[in-house]
Amino acid sequence: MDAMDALPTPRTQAGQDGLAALLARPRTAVVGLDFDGTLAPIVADPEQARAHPGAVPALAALAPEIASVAVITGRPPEVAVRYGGFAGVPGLEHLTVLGHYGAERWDAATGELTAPPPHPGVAAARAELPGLLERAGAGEGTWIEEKGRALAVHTRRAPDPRAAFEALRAPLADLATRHGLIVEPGRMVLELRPPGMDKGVALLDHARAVQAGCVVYAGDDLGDLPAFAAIEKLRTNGVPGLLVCSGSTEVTELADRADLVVDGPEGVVGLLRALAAQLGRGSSAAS
Ligand SMILES: O=P(O)(O)OC[C@H]1O[C@H](O[C@H]2O[C@H](CO)[C@@H](O)[C@H](O)[C@H]2O)[C@H](O)[C@@H](O)[C@@H]1O
Repeated sequence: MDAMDALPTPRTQAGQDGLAALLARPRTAVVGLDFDGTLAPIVADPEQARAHPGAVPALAALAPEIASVAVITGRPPEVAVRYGGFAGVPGLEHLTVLGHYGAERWDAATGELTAPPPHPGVAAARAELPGLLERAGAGEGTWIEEKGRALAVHTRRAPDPRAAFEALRAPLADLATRHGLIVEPGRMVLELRPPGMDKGVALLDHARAVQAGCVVYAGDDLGDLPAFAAIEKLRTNGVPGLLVCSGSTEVTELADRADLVVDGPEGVVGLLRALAAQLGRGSSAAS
């Protein structure tokens, strides 16, 4: 989307209905957004990921016009808040960050973090993981991200990222099963995490809590598919929704299912700016 930020037309009728509902009744709308690949461009080093420079201004312009903005991410919430620059921003006083796929929650209004006790399987997997990677022949560039409640094995910096990813799938699945965990596959990452929560559950719970009249969700990766399914479920219950794919060449599953495909984080920011402009705050949504 360019600087004009015209509001695009979703390619499906259901998506058009979802967008129309948001524009007609913005105060009932929830906008859910993934972080990496959606609000933040993908970079080789996960510690260097930061929100697109236009993301916070666009969100700050949009948030006061709608019921709620929720960032729903695989990241620990405090990391998403830090890398996103979401704390203490006028306009984002009621932002919610649902981190670890919804297992943890951070509310901008209070600054409070809510987190259940850690799953014991993560500590057990942590102890075994370096040895397992060595035995699996994971070489230079394969890297463990310590996430506290989870462990992520990244292959983006391996000489052949896709081959390294595929080679680790089976051994990591075995490790996860032995310790009561699941493997969450993503963009050149395999994450070992506790079961029982996903972005769909997180989005549905949040939509219910704020009594949403319509729901928009934008994501880019496989972990966002449950959130897409949640919106499809809400639609069958009469709650309009809009599925947005932050498009990339790495993952195509979301584009196939989305009502609207935009060009990565730049396109997502353009969409947020266009929504804010339509709802009357466009002049403050600097690029
Ligand atoms: O749910 P998300 O907000 O999309 O988080 C999913 C994972 O994102 C991060 O990894 C991804 O982004 C990195 C930085 O751009 C990139 O290097 C990596 O290849 C991607 O998979 C993050 O590091 C993980 O912890 C998140 O679970």
